[in-house]
Amino acid sequence: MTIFAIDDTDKAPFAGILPAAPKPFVLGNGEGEKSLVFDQLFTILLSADETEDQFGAFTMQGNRGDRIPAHTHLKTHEIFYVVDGEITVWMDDTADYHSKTTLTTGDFAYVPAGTVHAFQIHNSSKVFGCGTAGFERFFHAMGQKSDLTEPAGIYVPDFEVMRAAGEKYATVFQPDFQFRD
Ligand SMILES: O=C(Oc1cc(O)cc(O)c1C(=O)O)c1ccc(O)c(O)c1
Repeated sequence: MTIFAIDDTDKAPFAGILPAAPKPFVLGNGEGEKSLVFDQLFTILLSADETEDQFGAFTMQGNRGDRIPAHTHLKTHEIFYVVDGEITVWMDDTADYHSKTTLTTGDFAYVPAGTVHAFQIHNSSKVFGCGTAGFERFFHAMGQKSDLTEPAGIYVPDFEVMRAAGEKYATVFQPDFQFRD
């Protein structure tokens, strides 16, 4: 279980958007805790606070862009489900599995903790993600709070902010990793 302080700076600015307790709720299209990270708009739909530290859920919307560099989540299992669009996902478990797959609408990828991965958006895309509880606010840690409904503009976090977010959320960036594909 991941325990963060109650005044966690990654969630405090979003207080009141989600119930922060395991109660039923609904969100309309575009609602949730929203952050711009680089040119991608993340919307947190569900966090560890609503699921008793079991899982979190979010969407990522983005337009064609550069590859998000290789990185590994040491403790987080995550998924990519393409709601709309086209992305390529690279995965390498540094043992017997490696792949480079282009996912289009309806396709799915599972990235277990410890798997080196990267992805690139080809067309305007919306991706649904779900992961180990707590990880969802990694995107708030790196990004800037937003009221956008579609991705627009760019927010580039300072390297030190990215490094600190990586440390807090057990994520290692490996920009020099060579995928086998
Ligand atoms: O976009 C996703 O993840 C990331 C985006 C970034 O700009 C930097 C990152 O380090 C990541 C990351 O995965 O760590 C993303 C999108 C959709 C989805 O289902 C995911 O599981 C991750």
